Amino acid sequence: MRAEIIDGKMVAKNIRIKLAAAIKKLESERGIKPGLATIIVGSDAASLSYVKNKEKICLETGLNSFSYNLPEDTREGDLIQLIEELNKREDVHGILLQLPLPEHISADRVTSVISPLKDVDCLNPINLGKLFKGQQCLMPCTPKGIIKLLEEYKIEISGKKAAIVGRSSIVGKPAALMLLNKHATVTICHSRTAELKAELMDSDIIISAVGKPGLITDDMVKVGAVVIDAGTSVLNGKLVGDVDFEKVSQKASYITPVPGGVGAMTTTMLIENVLEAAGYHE
Ligand SMILES: NC(=O)C1=CN([C@@H]2O[C@H](COP(=O)(O)OP(=O)(O)OC[C@H]3O[C@@H](n4cnc5c(N)ncnc54)[C@H](OP(=O)(O)O)[C@@H]3O)[C@@H](O)[C@H]2O)C=CC1
Ligand SMILES: Nc1nc(=O)c2c([nH]1)NC[C@@H]1CN(c3ccc(C(=O)N[C@@H](CCC(=O)O)C(=O)O)cc3)C=[N+]21
Repeated sequence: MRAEIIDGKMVAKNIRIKLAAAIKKLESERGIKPGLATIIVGSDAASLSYVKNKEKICLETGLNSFSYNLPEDTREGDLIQLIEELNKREDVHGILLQLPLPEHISADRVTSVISPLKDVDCLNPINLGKLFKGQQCLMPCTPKGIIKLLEEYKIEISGKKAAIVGRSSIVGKPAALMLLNKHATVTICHSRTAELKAELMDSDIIISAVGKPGLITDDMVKVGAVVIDAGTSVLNGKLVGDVDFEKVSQKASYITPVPGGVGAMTTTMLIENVLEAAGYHE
């Protein structure tokens, strides 16, 4: 079997055409120009790749973008103070704090400070609680993008067995919840999973969000499975995922490439969430 390649770049581009029109409308009818503030602390390679794409897309869709690149040794109190200032600013509708943070900063303490109304990546525990309960809230960008890709390619979720590799609060756990809410039977795997291969071999849908190139090989994937690669590592200056794309694409029914798959959707979902936070409804 040769997998169909899920073209995240194309799907995202089509969504952005609609978003750009909506942003124009919000500005002309209500005088609101949606603004996004992004904070990076330190120089995580995957975070920098996110920023590069995000800047391009803010410009393309007409969003105001404010970037804060703070040094690795930033004090937790100073980061909290910046977030509190952004919470108050009327020209900032969305706040994205990029993870991971340096070890001396508590992600739990800092993410709790982000106003739930501006929390465009669903990091605040109030929004995570709503997500847990299946209530309306700003959905985390990466899993939201993954679900949109599955829907766009008419891939059935209900009743399917899904395995998620990785249990972070921004990708693995919320992706598992969102698939569960769509009636998949979900397994969450992580670094202490005893038999990763056995779990994956049994799955119709595999989502990998680990950040280890080559982790998912073709012997771990059942023929006809749908393979979604959310991993983003930088290897010899190139962006790569977790999946051995060449080999796995000979067994899967659908597969996402890196770049051009999940990452391309994440940035576009971010814009969609900022628009929602700025008060736009379809
Ligand atoms: N494409 C996109 O838009 C996005 C991509 N990313 C990328 O996704 C990757 C993961 O990031 P993030 O979600 O923040 O997760 P984290 O980096 O916080 O955690 C990684 C997860 O992978 C698990 N893990 C580590 N090694 C193994 C292994 N050998 N087998 C199985 N599981 C393992 C860890 O398990 P344990 O919990 O036991 O430690 C942990 O749950 C990174 O490459 C990141 O850059 C992130 C966000 C968006
Ligand atoms: N709170 C938080 N939320 C995140 O979603 C988050 C984060 N922190 N920290 C860093 C990781 C990494 N990440 C990427 C998103 C898009 C691309 C992306 O757009 N990639 C393009 C290619 C870009 C290029 O070529 O450089 C693609 O895959 O096609 C990459 C990486 C989000 N992350």
